[in-house]
Amino acid sequence: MRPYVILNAAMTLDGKIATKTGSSEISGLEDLKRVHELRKEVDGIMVGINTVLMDDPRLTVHKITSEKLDNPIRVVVDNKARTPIESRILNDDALTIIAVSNKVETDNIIFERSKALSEKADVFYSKDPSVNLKELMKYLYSKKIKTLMLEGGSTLNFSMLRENLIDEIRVCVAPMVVGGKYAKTLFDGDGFDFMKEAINLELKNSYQLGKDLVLEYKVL
Ligand SMILES: NC(=O)C1=CN([C@@H]2O[C@H](COP(=O)(O)OP(=O)(O)OC[C@H]3O[C@@H](n4cnc5c(N)ncnc54)[C@H](OP(=O)(O)O)[C@@H]3O)[C@@H](O)[C@H]2O)C=CC1
Ligand SMILES: Nc1nc(O)c(N)c(N[C@@H]2O[C@H](COP(=O)(O)O)[C@@H](O)[C@H]2O)n1
Repeated sequence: MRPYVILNAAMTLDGKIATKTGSSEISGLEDLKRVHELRKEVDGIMVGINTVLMDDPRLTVHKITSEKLDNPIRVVVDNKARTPIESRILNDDALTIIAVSNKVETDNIIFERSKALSEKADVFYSKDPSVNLKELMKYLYSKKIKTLMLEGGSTLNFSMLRENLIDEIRVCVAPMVVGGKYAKTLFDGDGFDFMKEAINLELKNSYQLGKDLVLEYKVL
C-alpha cells in the first residue's frame, strides 16, 4: 500500500518552475491560497533536498486560516543528509521525516549528519544508494500518510513519475515566460528517450484563478 500522491506546482508558460538562479515565486495570491487549502487536506507534503536548500520552505498551512490543529507531516528526500539543521523544515510546526540513502553506511560525514538530524526529525534509512521511492511510499503509508502532496522540485518530480508513483498533477500556469536552458522545468531528471514512453494524462479540470490558469490531470 502507498499514499495517493498529488503533484502540485506552479510554472511559467514555458514550463519553468524556477529561473536559472532558482528564483521561484510564480503563483499569484489566489493560487497560493488554493495550494494551502490542499495542504490542509493532505496527510503529508514531500520535497527533494534541493528545494529545501534553495527555498528553505516551511511546508505548513500558513496562507489561510485553519481550524485544523495539525500541519501535514513534512518529508524530505535527502540522499546525503544535507538538510541544514537550522532549516525551517525542522521547526516545531510539524513532524518531519528525512529519507536518506545507504550512503550513511559507508560515509562517516553523512552518518554524523543523519545522526544530528535524527535529534530533530524521524530519519528513514533506504537500502539503496539513491532513496528507493517505492520503499519510502510504503513507509509513509505505515506512518498513516494516506494522501501525499508532492511539491517538487523537478528532479524528484521526474523520479516519482518514472516510478508510477503520481496519481494526479495539479499545475498553476502563470502568464509569464522566463526562458533559460538551465532553468528547472516541471519534470527534469533523465527524461525518456521516445514519445511512446511518455506518461499519459487526462485533463479533469481547468479554471482561471486571478491571472493564473489551473490545470488538473489524472495520471493514466
Ligand atoms: N514552482 C514550483 O512549484 C516549485 C519550484 N521548485 C524549485 O525547484 C528547484 C529544485 O529542483 P531540483 O534541483 O530538481 O531538486 P529537487 O528538489 O527535486 O531535489 C533533488 C534531489 O533530491 C535527492 N533525491 C534523493 N533520492 C532521490 C530520488 N530517488 N529521485 C530524485 N531525487 C532524489 C537528490 O539529492 P542528492 O543530489 O543529494 O543525491 C536529488 O538531487 C528549486 O529552484 C525550487 O525553487 C520546487 C518546488 C516547487
Ligand atoms: N504552488 C507554488 N507556487 C509557487 O509559486 C511556488 N514557488 C511554490 N513553491 C513550493 O512551495 C514551497 C514554499 O512553501 P512555504 O511557503 O515556505 O511553506 C517551495 O519550497 C516549493 O515547494 N509552490
